[in-house]
Amino acid sequence: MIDTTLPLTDIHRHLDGNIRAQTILDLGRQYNLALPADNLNGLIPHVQVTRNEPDLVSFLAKLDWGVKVLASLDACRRVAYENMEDAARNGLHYVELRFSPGYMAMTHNLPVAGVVEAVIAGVREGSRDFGVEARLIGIMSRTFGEAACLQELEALLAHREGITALDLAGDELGFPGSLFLSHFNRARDAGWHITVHAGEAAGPESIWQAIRELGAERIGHGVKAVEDPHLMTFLREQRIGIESCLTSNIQTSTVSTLAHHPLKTFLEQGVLASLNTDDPAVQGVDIIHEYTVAAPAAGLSPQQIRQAQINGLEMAFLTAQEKNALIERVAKS
Ligand SMILES: O=c1[nH]cnc2c1ncn2[C@@H]1O[C@H](CO)[C@@H](O)[C@H]1O
Ligand SMILES: [Zn+2]
Repeated sequence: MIDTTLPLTDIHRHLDGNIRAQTILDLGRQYNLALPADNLNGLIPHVQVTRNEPDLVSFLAKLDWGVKVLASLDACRRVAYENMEDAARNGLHYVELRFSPGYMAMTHNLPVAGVVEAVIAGVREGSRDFGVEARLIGIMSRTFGEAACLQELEALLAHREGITALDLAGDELGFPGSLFLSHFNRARDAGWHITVHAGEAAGPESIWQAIRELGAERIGHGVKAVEDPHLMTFLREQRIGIESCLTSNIQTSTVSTLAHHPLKTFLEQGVLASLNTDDPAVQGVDIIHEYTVAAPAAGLSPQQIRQAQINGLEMAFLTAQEKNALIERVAKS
């Protein structure tokens, strides 16, 4: 259950993995783009996971139509704005929205720094209109290699004050974190927080690498940590947060069933772990589903679900003052 007296957060949410199917249709019409279907029912199987995918890379292909319709900076701004509307509709008080500007820019050759600017503007406007607090995390899509990631990094650095943290996402097996040391050095020099997708497709060594070499303060997914007792102790003692995304892990075949998901073990062992969505529109889920359906199916007790909710705020890339302000605002509402 969601504790409505506490802030509800989603700190692992891809803005470009949460583009509404209806918006894909609208933008396809507006820019005269060929889509696999001209109606919602026909389009859904192409843009949403309808059955579990065999692996991460197959899952990620489902995000492609969403970015293929981003034919202008205005379209980028629209999807950013709609992400804030979706967050409000789900009762979220605070979101960290992450996005890969190079991936969004790719199909129509948009200026990458322009995409960053449009996303910042759309989120800011949506935050104001819908009353949801937000921070932005820049993603480097490792799938396209080091040079493309450098381009993304530079576009993000051009708007560094609008960005809170840097992440690395995409094909973890094909493009290990060790390729991106210099990128993360620059991100840390910019004063950004660091979170890295690790231990999703690859093993615990990828999590160690993200922490020790890239400077990760949080880990996206991190499911494979459970295979390494020394790492579990380290995560607990160093308060390194695990951003869990239950349904996503099933849909990518990272975990076989919710009953086998390690989130319960993380919480039992005192590891700081929270509940998040990942790519809500692509997955066909929302944060309410993750709390009320997926978490109980993963064996979490009501007390553990509440702990995960508390952890979400503790893990947030906010100052102690900002966290307290959020707690007070929610308590009063
Ligand atoms: O679950 C995930 N694991 C790894 N990478 C992901 C996941 N979901 C989305 N992306 C990646 O994030 C970028 C868009 O924000 C893209 O690179 C997409 O492939
Ligand atoms: Zn993710």
